[in-house]
Amino acid sequence: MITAEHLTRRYGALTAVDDVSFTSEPGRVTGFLGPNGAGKSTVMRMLVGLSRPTSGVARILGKPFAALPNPARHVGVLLDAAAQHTGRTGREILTLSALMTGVERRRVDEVLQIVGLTDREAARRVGTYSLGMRQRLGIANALLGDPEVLILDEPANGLDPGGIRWMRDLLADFAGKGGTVLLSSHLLGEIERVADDLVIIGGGRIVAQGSKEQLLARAGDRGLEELFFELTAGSARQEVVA
Ligand SMILES: Nc1ncnc2c1ncn2[C@@H]1O[C@H](COP(=O)(O)OP(=O)(O)OP(=O)(O)O)[C@@H](O)[C@H]1O
Repeated sequence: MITAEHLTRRYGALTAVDDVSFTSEPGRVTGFLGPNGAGKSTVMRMLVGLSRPTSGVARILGKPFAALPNPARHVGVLLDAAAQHTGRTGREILTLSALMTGVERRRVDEVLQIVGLTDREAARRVGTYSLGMRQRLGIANALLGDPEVLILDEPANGLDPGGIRWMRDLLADFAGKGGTVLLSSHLLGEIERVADDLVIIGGGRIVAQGSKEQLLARAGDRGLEELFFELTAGSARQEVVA
């Protein structure tokens, strides 16, 4: 379970995130959707303690991230797949993470297999990886501690259609076993297929949230895409004017 309670984050005069509250439930995939610059990454960074809220509280499994004992055992995080150390091999990165978090070394092979990186690929330096391979490695890292919660920022970036389908199945399976998944995207189509619940953000504010069925019913004949554009259009204009 993830809860955001009245999260606000200001950068000088800019309110990047404005009074955001939502819950991401166990056993469900929550899609966090919004146009570029809407505030998704800022919210996710606050959830995992990388950015301090100006006000409000974020809790994972009932506690602030920093208060979780050995957080990597509870929460798998992928915020920026491109930010991985390019001079190390994929296997080295996972092995170091395993050492730091007290995870058994054999779990490295398990997660490599889960994300479909071969031994040869894992032995290559990350600097030679495509973005899709980096996403797979990032997801392997997130899964390493066998967590109950996954927080993934734009995990489908750089994945080909087969990769996107693979990830959809992985996340559905994770939630099917009782896990909590929060994933962000600015691509509605990608989220629509995998998410059970949706949180839509525009201009730093939540503009809609609910189960996919509820939002589909609200959209009616217009469809979810049209509803998404209607709900976030004002925030996009605000962004341009600002
Ligand atoms: N460290 C920072 N300093 C100043 N402004 C910031 C900082 N981080 C984010 N912002 C601003 O906060 C707003 C929200 O950015 P954020 O990265 O959270 O959006 P996003 O929804 O993740 O966008 P995208 O889909 O493009 O990744 C933007 O206007 C951005 O420029």
